[in-house]
Amino acid sequence: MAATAFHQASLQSRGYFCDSRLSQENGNAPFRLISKGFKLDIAMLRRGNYCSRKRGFSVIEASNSQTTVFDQVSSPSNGAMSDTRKKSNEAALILIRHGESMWNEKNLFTGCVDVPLTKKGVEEAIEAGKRISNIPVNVIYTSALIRAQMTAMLAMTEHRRKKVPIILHNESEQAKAWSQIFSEDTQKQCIPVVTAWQLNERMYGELQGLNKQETADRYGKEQVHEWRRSYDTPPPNGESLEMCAERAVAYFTEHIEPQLLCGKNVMIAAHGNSLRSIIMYLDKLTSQEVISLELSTGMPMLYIFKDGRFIRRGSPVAPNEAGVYAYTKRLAQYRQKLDEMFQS
Ligand SMILES: O=C(O)[C@H](O)COP(=O)(O)O
Repeated sequence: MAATAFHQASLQSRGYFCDSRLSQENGNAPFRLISKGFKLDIAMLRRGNYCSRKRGFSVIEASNSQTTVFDQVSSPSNGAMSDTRKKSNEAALILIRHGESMWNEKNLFTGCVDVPLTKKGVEEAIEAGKRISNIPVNVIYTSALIRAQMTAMLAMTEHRRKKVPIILHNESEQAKAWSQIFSEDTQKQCIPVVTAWQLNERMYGELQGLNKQETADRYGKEQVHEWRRSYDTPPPNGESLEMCAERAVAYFTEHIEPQLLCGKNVMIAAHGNSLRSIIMYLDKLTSQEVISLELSTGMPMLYIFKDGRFIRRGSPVAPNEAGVYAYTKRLAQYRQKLDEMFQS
């Protein structure tokens, strides 16, 4: 009990409970935290991050082709907006867990099985898009799985800037060549979408396709809870959260953080456990705290990256929620620009 109170206080001090206010208003919590006891530190990840961040810079400098694509595709056509970006070392980071999938609906362990969204999942993705429709997005990262990709694309149909998300196909030279865009103006109205298997859901091993309730009845609630939420116990022949973090957080630090450092606003559409591992890294959660971190489907979560730090802003309730824009001048300016451009 004492440990529970301690973790709740520590989580509260990090701003988690602003989300439970949102959950009351929306009947759906973006983050649900129930404290439990567990042990591990993420110093290794932080050390990894430090090296990766340095590597990330050189990736950006050396890998000219990728940077060029981003720059070409994401340069805002409006000069005033790009001026704002140049002056600021701040960037927005939006995380979205995919909307409800057809196996979420059936309560089946899904993991890396590539299952599409339900109608409710489609609606959740569209609702998520409305909530972030005034927040700048320059680059989108999704997993390689269709439920995350559908979520990203559907969310972007609601964005007021009306740029077109375009999936980059870098799997072969031919795929790259065959998906080239030959108009600079058109490129400027596009947002690159990078798909990465490293952001996939944790591989659930021999639980994939099994019903969660039936599995708990068979192996016991506690065993199944340990497989689902412990940091370092893998499900049979599957990945633990720790193993999932090794690839998801490494991808984040090597590929996504350098974009944020360059002032690019990033949206990531991924999965319950790949995002839990990334949030563990962003919020410096301990292995005990992450056990209690639950993410709702289709709920966007906003972070501001500033001076090398991630500041958690919770989940935007609606496009016009004052709190989100009150926090940074840059977000307010972007929204004002959209108001001027589209007069709506
Ligand atoms: O892969 C799955 O089954 C879920 O989307 C995430 O499952 P979990 O909440 O059991 O980890």
